[in-house]
Amino acid sequence: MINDWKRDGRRSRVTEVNELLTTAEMAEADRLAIALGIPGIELMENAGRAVAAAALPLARGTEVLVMCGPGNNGGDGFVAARHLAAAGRKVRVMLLGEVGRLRGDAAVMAARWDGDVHLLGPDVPGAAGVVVDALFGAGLSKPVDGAAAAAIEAVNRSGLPVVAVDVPTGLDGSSGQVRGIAVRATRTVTFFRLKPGHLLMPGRDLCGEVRLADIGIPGSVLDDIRPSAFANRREIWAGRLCLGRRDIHKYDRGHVLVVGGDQWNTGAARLAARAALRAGAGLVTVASPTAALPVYASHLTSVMLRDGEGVEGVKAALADPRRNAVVIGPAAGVGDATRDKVCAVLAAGRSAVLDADALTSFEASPEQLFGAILSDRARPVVMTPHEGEFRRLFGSVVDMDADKLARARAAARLSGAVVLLKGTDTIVAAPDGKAWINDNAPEWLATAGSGDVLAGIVAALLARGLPAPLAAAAAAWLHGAAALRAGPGLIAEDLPEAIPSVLRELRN
Ligand SMILES: NC(=O)C1=CN([C@@H]2O[C@H](COP(=O)(O)OP(=O)(O)OC[C@H]3O[C@@H](n4cnc5c(N)ncnc54)[C@H](O)[C@@H]3O)[C@@H](O)[C@H]2O)[C@@H](O)CC1
Ligand SMILES: Nc1ncnc2c1ncn2[C@@H]1O[C@H](COP(=O)(O)OP(=O)(O)O)[C@@H](O)[C@H]1O
Ligand SMILES: [K+]
Repeated sequence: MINDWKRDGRRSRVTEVNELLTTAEMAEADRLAIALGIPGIELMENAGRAVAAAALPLARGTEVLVMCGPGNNGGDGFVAARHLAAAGRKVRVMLLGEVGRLRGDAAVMAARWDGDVHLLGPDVPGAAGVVVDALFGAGLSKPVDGAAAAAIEAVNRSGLPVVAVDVPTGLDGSSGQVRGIAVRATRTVTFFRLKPGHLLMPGRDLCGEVRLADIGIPGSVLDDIRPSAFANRREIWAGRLCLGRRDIHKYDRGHVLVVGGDQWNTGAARLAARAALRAGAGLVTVASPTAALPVYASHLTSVMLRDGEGVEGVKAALADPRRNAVVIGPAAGVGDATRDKVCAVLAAGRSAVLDADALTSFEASPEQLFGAILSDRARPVVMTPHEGEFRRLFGSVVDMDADKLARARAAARLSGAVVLLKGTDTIVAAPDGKAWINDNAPEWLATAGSGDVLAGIVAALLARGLPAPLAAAAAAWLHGAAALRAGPGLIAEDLPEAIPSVLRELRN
């Protein structure tokens, strides 16, 4: 969890600091700060001090092992070692390589450390009770191997608490992927802004508790950097959730149409419909195949029902222009019929949420779907694939070996839709390259039907007029927050019912 949002001094306001910087962007932030007259050595001093502060409470009465690497991450380690020793802790510094080979600020900080420096070797972790991992940070340029890999393995095996500097060594900060082997940290102290790898899996798990330290880089450097990835925080979209006036009509809150499955597959559409209503759509209608009408009718109350037999039935349901957002896909069935209905929905120009079978039905013809979406770029479309559906639709056109953030972005760019790629680290990617990473979803969301609920929430927010990327981001967050409210043991039916208490808290 991220628990430490800091005041951004130069802008003298509390920012949400939800921008995420790649390692290259972070290096640029560093360069711009130095160009503004802030000495690099001061940034490093602040960084190392913050690391020491995070390690101190873990280091009561035990020796601290500080493992330093050959770059500036190691420089931060030397600073932390000095502050920990000054605070009375017994500190052992081990360096990967020779002191004489250190350069720049790291060399300066090593010179300010007046204790011994041991060669990083097989005696890790020795007598240590706590480890500070300052081997590699943003400069990791190849998989970790050799003495560093052996040290990481020994530290991980020891089960000792570890404070990682910037990122756990071996974790790629931009992608969240492990390169070779990675430290499993108890706590990670990073600087200025988080990186995608702090939120993406498996990075998020390897970081433990993430602390963000203000080391004096002014927020204004972001004006030049223009980050395109963000942590999905309520500040981004919460202001858009209320209409801001009292004299509203239910139609002002939008009307969601859910295209329902056949009589043996009604649950998914009902979950999406109920979630849409709970998430604040003014009206929700299920369009049902004729034979399934009695099944739906026996289960729906505030959700309305109408005939939606075949593609003509769906078109007829779309004739009312007030039905301004459509969910299609949950238990819709895979095949030509669903494909035709999706095309009809897109042709009608309504905001659309394409989920599940609506995506899989285009497995053999993804270009047909992308063409239909791209034919009207003004019409908001959100796709909500899980990894399997993503592979089916995008497997032939997106590099599936790329990390999740890169894959979601590529899919959004290619398809023209906002792509919400589900999972523990759900990503919302917009066609223009902007992306949001969600990190509030508990593992008990992995239950049948929870994705249908998510599709309904997205549709409600589209119907209410949120721009598609914000509707998707807000929905992912509300979905996670509702699951947290409901707690372990959650079944999909619980999710819509937990939404009101989440909305109440947001309103307050
Ligand atoms: N960017 C900033 O604003 C700040 C950065 N700071 C620190 O600086 C770090 C980045 O420093 P650097 O760019 O020097 O990078 P690192 O210290 O992460 O590593 C760079 C060095 O490691 C070598 N290296 C990389 N991968 C290797 C591998 N797998 N095996 C063996 N050697 C490898 C490189 O050749 C280079 O010598 C950050 O992670 C952070 O800890 C802080 O001092 C504060 C300010
Ligand atoms: N381990 C997990 N941690 C957090 N969220 C998860 C996890 N597994 C699945 N989810 C979430 O649960 C939902 C499952 O959706 P989906 O796979 O479409 O299920 P279904 O088709 O049964 O509705 C998605 O929102 C996904 O992000
Ligand atoms: K590190």
